[in-house]
Amino acid sequence: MNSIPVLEIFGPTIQGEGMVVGRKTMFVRTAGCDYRCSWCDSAFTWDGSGKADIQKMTADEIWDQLVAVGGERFDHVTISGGNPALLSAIGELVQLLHTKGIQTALETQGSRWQPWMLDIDDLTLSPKPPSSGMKTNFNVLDQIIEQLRPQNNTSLKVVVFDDADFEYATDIHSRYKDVPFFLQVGNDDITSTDTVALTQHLLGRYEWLVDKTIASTAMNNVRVLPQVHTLLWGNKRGV
Ligand SMILES: C[S@@+](CC[C@H](N)C(=O)[O-])C[C@H]1O[C@@H](n2cnc3c(N)ncnc32)[C@H](O)[C@@H]1O
Ligand SMILES: Nc1nc2[nH]cc(C(=O)O)c2c(=O)[nH]1
Ligand code: SF4
Ligand SMILES: [Mg+2]
Repeated sequence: MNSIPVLEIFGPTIQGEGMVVGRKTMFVRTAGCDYRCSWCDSAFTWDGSGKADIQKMTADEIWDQLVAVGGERFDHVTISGGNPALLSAIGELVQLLHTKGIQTALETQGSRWQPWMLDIDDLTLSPKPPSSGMKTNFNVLDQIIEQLRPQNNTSLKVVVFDDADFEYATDIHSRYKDVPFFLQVGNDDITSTDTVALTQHLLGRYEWLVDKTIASTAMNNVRVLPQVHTLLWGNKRGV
């Protein structure tokens, strides 16, 4: 079995974002990313600061750890990162989870294709807007969405910080009209430890994003969401 670089395994918690928001789930967070988003709330997966915590684990070892942490209190596992789509070995984990009767979700930015994406139950593609400093390769994203289209397992989620990001989100939604589309509030204070103040601030940002969506003629068949876990637990890790 091939090994997977794992940074954290936690839960059960709720999926705080996107297409299955509120779903009780475990998280497996992999190390390494091909992007370097300016506002990444999980930069410890790629900036070197979490290096000592990386464990190379087989799918079997990840399963054992999921059970050690979550017991029998879960039937859904979300694989995030970093970018899990850098890792071909995730395919073995997805297969194993399905043999155990566990549903799977994936968080990725849509920069890399893996065949095992076809087997994911709830797949979120989150292309990055201008504020991230990253540039979307639309050839790659077009191909990923084309291959996933028959599966009906995919949604798009764009994080928005400013007007230029909202325009980018509008472009993504109009390019892939048939893919369920989510707008997500950007957290612009990823170091705050004052959860009450942060929550107040992010609810204000949520209202701004809702107002922009209400006013837009291009954003009708969309859903607008905050990061629910951040409203509950602030910038705490492992929740
Ligand atoms: C940490 S990323 C890991 C998965 C993958 N690399 C990706 O970006 O989709 C998981 C989700 O968190 C979002 N995210 C990261 N930093 C954020 C922030 N400061 N505010 C809101 N969402 C953020 C990303 O856009 C992505 O949708
Ligand atoms: N509760 C919770 N929901 C999440 N949805 C996406 C997350 C991620 O970091 O990928 C995340 C996370 O870290 N925690
Ligand atoms: S793609 Fe995801 S994990 Fe990578 S830097 Fe951007 S938000 Fe962070
Ligand atoms: Mg997160």
